Amino acid sequence: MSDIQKKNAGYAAAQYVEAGMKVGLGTGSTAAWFVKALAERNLPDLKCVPTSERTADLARELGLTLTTLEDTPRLDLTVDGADEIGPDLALIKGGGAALLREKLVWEASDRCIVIADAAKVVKQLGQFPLPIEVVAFGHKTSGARINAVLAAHGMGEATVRQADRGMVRTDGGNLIYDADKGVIADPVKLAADLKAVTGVVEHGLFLGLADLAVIGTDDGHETLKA
Ligand SMILES: O=C(CO)[C@H](O)[C@H](O)COP(=O)(O)O
Repeated sequence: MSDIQKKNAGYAAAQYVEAGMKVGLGTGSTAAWFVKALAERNLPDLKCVPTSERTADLARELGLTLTTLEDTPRLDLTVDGADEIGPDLALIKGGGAALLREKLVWEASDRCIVIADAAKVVKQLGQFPLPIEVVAFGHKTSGARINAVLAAHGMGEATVRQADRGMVRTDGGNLIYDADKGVIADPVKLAADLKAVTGVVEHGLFLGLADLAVIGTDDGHETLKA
């Protein structure tokens, strides 16, 4: 993990934003650099939809104009971080527990740019534990079903994410299960199988959504196209 690379990616991605755009703001330390760089550009008539309360607080503090998907259902561009970037820009996201709002915002966007430090680029997804957002009601039952799906994909068990004060809650009040790391041989099938479990709200596989990756380097950035 390199903060300078994250910063370079965030600042480079801010150059893709034009005046008057409706922009989705991602969540995480890399996305925070983008939010900062975007605010510094001071472009007129921007409207931004944040993907988490954390990002909303930061954007507000920096003077960006915020809106919601309810008021602005289509966005021109979303820029967000990722935990892993695999072949064809298939992603694992959700390390910051914002995956549901992130996916809603990504899917509402005409174009999505993923930004990351170079260590996030991998040949095969799965070394980062896949986050799965689950409704709290009956979550142990849902968790058992999730684990049956993961076992069928040759993966280890998922466990509920804990913080100092107990189970992590997302902005929507849900829980996060993190799959044990392992090779994700068939991301498309795994995504469908997880989505079929009642109680699973969303998973962190972002497939076919990223149009471009901006990867920070120590002295600039590189781009990868989908
Ligand atoms: O998906 C995310 C939050 O849910 C983040 O974008 C992801 O965890 C990357 O975070 P960072 O930029 O801090 O490494």
